[in-house]
Amino acid sequence: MMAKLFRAVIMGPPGSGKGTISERIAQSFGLKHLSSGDFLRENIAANTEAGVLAKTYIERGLMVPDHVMTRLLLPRLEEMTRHSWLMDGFPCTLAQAKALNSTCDLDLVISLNIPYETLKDRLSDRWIHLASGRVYNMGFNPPRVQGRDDLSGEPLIQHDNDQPEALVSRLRHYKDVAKPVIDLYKSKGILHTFSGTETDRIWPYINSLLSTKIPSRPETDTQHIPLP
Ligand SMILES: Nc1nc2c(ncn2[C@@H]2O[C@H](COP(=O)(O)OP(=O)(O)OP(=O)(O)O)[C@@H](O)[C@H]2O)c(=O)[nH]1
Ligand SMILES: Nc1ncnc2c1ncn2[C@H]1C[C@H](O)[C@@H](COP(=O)(O)OP(=O)(O)O)O1
Repeated sequence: MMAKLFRAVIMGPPGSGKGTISERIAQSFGLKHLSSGDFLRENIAANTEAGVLAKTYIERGLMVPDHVMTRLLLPRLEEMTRHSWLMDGFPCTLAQAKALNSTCDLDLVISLNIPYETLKDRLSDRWIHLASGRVYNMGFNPPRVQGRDDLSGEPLIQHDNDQPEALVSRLRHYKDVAKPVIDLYKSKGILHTFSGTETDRIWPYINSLLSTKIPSRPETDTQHIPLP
């Protein structure tokens, strides 16, 4: 009999640690970590129609329109019939959440609730490897060589919109668009919210929640993760 797959979404404001926590979940539970930012970067690099369109928004620091995001992501999710996954960065808006809903049933949504001061400190200290999207923080997870990506050795950059001046409006925007999405998942009974200032302190709670839902062993390419 085919084992049931596990599908989860992680939400939170910019800098809340979605990427960092997703990596830990992927490693501990063998879920595939899917990221909207990675899908966008892949499509931009491959010059797909959606990628070319998305690029024009991202270059201007804008959110990519819902219809472009759903056209790009939903077919990829539909293909994932053999893997449990955790999606980071999608859905961002109610329209995206409704579109996702029509494609698959989510088992769980993690929402990160992190104070503004913490986000500001983290993001002003965030360094990014543009080509891969790998992130570093000079205090929390510094690169092995200062200013260089651990894998490629290429230079790291900082985003202007990670600086405090841009952060206030990004956070306001996140709150406005995320609220109805959070309400939707709350009403479905699948929302779990975690609050705190340090990823290392939040992680044990997420770990223990997921341990009740998924066995903690890595998934191989051909296995499904059965639910207990
Ligand atoms: N000081 C500190 N930095 C952290 C902690 N957790 C994550 N970070 C860093 O904070 C920054 C933001 O974390 P990400 O995992 O990129 O957050 P995100 O929610 O994916 O951010 P977006 O991609 O902008 O939506 C990165 O530079 C991380 O290395 C923490 O507990 N303490
Ligand atoms: N679900 C979504 N809807 C609309 N735009 C999105 C999106 N997910 C990502 N984007 C856009 C906004 C970002 O400028 C860009 C890169 O995504 P990211 O790597 O998650 O970015 P960042 O860490 O800069 O927030 O893509």
